[in-house]
Amino acid sequence: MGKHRENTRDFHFDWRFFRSCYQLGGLVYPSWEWAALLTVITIVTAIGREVVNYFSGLNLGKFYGALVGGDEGAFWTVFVSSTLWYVALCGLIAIVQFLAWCLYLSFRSNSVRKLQNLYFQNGVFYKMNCVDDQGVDNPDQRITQDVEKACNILATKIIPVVFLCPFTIGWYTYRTFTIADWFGVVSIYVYFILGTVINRFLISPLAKWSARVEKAEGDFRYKHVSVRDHSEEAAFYKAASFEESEATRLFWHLFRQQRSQILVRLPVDFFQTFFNFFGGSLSYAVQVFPIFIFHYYDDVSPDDLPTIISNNSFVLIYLINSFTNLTDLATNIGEFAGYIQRITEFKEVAISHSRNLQRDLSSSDLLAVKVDEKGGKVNKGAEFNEDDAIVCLSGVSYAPPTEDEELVSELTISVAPSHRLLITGPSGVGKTSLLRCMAQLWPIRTGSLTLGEFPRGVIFLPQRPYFPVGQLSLKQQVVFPAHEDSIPINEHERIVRILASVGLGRLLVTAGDLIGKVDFEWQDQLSPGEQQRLSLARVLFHKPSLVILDEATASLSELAEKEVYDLLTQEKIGYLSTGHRSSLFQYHDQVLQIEEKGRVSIYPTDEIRY
Ligand SMILES: Nc1ncnc2c1ncn2[C@@H]1O[C@H](COP(=O)(O)OP(=O)(O)OP(=O)(O)O)[C@@H](O)[C@H]1O
Repeated sequence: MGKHRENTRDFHFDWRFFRSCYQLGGLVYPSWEWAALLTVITIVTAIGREVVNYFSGLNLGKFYGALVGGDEGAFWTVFVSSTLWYVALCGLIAIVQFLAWCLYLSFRSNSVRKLQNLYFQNGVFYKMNCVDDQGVDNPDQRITQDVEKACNILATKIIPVVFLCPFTIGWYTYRTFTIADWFGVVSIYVYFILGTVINRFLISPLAKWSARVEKAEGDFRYKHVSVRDHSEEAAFYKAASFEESEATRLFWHLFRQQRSQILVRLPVDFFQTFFNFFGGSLSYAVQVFPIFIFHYYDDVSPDDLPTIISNNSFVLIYLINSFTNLTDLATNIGEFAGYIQRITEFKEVAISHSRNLQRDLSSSDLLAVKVDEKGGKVNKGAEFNEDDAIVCLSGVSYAPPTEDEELVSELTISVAPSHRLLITGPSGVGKTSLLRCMAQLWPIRTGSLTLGEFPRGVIFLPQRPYFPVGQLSLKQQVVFPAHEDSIPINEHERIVRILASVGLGRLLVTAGDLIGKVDFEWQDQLSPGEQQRLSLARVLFHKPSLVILDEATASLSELAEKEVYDLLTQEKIGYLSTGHRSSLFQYHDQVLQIEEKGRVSIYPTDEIRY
């Protein structure tokens, strides 16, 4: 099963970036809480840092004055006071950085929690990974890495600079005005506007390339994760050379994307450095206005002039610096644009999937809806006319969600509890697909599909056994999908008995005990047959009213298969199975045989001659 549409888009530094910024705001500031509070504290502390910086900067002029005037006493006084100012300044710089990292943590936690909530809501993760990704490549990477990078840039680079700018630019503009009049102010502003326009064009391709690099990173990493998960299969196939060439192909793709990204960064880096260095010259060049044009300092003594020029150039360079801090953000903002557009695209697609799935689910909650000519309905807990039917399909047609051609059309069948149904037929005809419809993972096209009232619930055992990673305890794997903490200690004895009954008592030795974490992953450790038996242990633990087994005993011997069905009968767990083996007929009463082109036949097993 795989995604059936891939419509990956490129991102640019355009209006969508600003829309994404707005959406990111909703993610990082879900309400008035830590993130908002920390932002205010960071900005206030950063303003404090700038005030201290201003006063410590004025000490340079005092040094000039004391040195040029030969006043040793004044020199030492300035030395002590400037040292104290610098201690305060360094303290504040460290505190601002610390606060910015705290802000990063709260942004990341807000965004990850929200995105994960969307991802795991209403089966969005299934829809995105298995049915239609709507262009969302590597959703896992978007939650784990893209969010990390975007929050890092936002909290540690953008916020401490951007929010501070109005204050520093306002104050130093005023000070520049007092020194060099409007001419000085206008020259610096023109310089900044020119820089912004040039940057606007230079950073535009960065958004596109950083998003492409992220996608290539995700594909490359996924290759290695998949080799890690399927090492044994690859080793049996002696596929090392194939895997190496595939991993290398993906790496070269990533390499080419990164090479383009660094090429795009080259002019940005050149321009930024030039803008910074030239700002230094400009801070002296602007003093042409007070000194040569307006002759403000003609009456000032030559001893005082160096102090004035030094103080002036400090003020001017600071105004220029406030602007260059903004233009310095260009590379960061270019990359940030790529990351946040990947994140918001994920969010939009997740919300749209979630809404559609929610709509399907709520319409399926209607009771006793029967045949619907146009759209199919899956009814849960409905009351049947058919006495005690556990599953009732009436005129059901279904197909993979992204395909037009129906697998089966107009299927009508009603299964009573006493009739244990076996769905059989050649590979690929749509047996598992019918279970997907019953589990509401796929919608049905027409008809009505009704699952009966199950006091102890229904469990679906998928074809491929699943054991969540995280080196979880044996108890957790048995009680999954419940959390082990919710299962009381007095259940431990029963779990041990169940493990023994499915022939897995030795796992207690492998794991060390029932509740401790292990130092391996269960999926790597167990044979396919053991995996199926451990999945069955889950069923025995939860004791549902009905278990739906999708080829769940295919890796077991016929004897072990018999033991499984005997245990289910003993525990009074109703079952419905899919499978190919003829040995399965004896444990079922009714057969639904699906053939090529969706032809179906329904017959009791006692018509079969073994
Ligand atoms: N997500 C999907 N999107 C599109 N087509 C799919 C998807 N999942 C399965 N299919 C297709 O639907 C058809 C039926 O698949 P299904 O898994 O139901 O087969 P099956 O009868 O259970 O086969 P087997 O006995 O091999 O398990 C196959 O042709 C398969 O390729």
